[in-house]
Amino acid sequence: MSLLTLREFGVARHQCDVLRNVELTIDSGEMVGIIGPNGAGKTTLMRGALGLLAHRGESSLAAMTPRERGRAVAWMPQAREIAWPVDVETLVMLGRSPHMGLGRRPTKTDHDAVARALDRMDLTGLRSRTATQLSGGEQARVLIARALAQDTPLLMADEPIAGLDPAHQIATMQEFASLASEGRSVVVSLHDLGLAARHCTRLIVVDKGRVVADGTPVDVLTQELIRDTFGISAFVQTTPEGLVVQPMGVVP
Ligand SMILES: Nc1ncnc2c1ncn2[C@@H]1O[C@H](COP(=O)(O)OP(=O)(O)OP(=O)(O)O)[C@@H](O)[C@H]1O
Repeated sequence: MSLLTLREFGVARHQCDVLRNVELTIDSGEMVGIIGPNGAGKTTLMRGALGLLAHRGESSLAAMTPRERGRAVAWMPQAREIAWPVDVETLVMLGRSPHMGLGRRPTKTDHDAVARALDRMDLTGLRSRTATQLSGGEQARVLIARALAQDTPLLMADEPIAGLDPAHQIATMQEFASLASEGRSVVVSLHDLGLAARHCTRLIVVDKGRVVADGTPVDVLTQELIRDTFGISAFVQTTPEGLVVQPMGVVP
């Protein structure tokens, strides 16, 4: 089932095209990594697809009403600001808003979804702490949990694992992959090519406002593409454990 379709999709900022001619479909069960250098257009692609930026062409998500969209996709932006000093559980419960009528009290389904999201993000022990008093990485995990609690077919997140320690980076990517294996889809931008190679079923490479590659990590992450797109050399090898990619040096 298609969860997102973009057709002839583009975004201009100040009369300048920052994203052009994007054609893609995200189906259920996919764990998609969006990779590309700084300024390539990854955030623009996701925000545009969500209908948060003026765009050309079609996006199936942007065409929805806000209420439909809140049940179709959970969005975790790059900005990690938690504004209010509420406890972690209350903040994660905000993810349930699209499922709750105005002023309605949370049901058992809402509490269960929050408990599951807290558990998935290793936050059960922090559930009563004031969110603004947590470390940066802990706050990031709380915001991922809020998006998970939304319980949508599609989760989109802009650099969700930036700032997490290695164990929580791996655990979070594994959680995303397991959501995909349950039939949902996850679309995340990230800069860590090693984690992208290991945990994503599909990689979309954005460079200078265009999708320059789209396929499995093994097909996409060739030494040539890594050199041409990122300007680096890399160790790339398929092992019994999966694809291993280790950036090595900047190519002059
Ligand atoms: N508000 C804005 N006004 C004008 N140009 C913008 C604006 N926001 C982004 N851009 C430009 O659009 C291009 C794509 O930016 P975008 O944030 O999508 O890149 P990105 O791939 O997510 O980068 P990063 O890895 O640094 O987060 C960049 O050239 C950026 O300078």
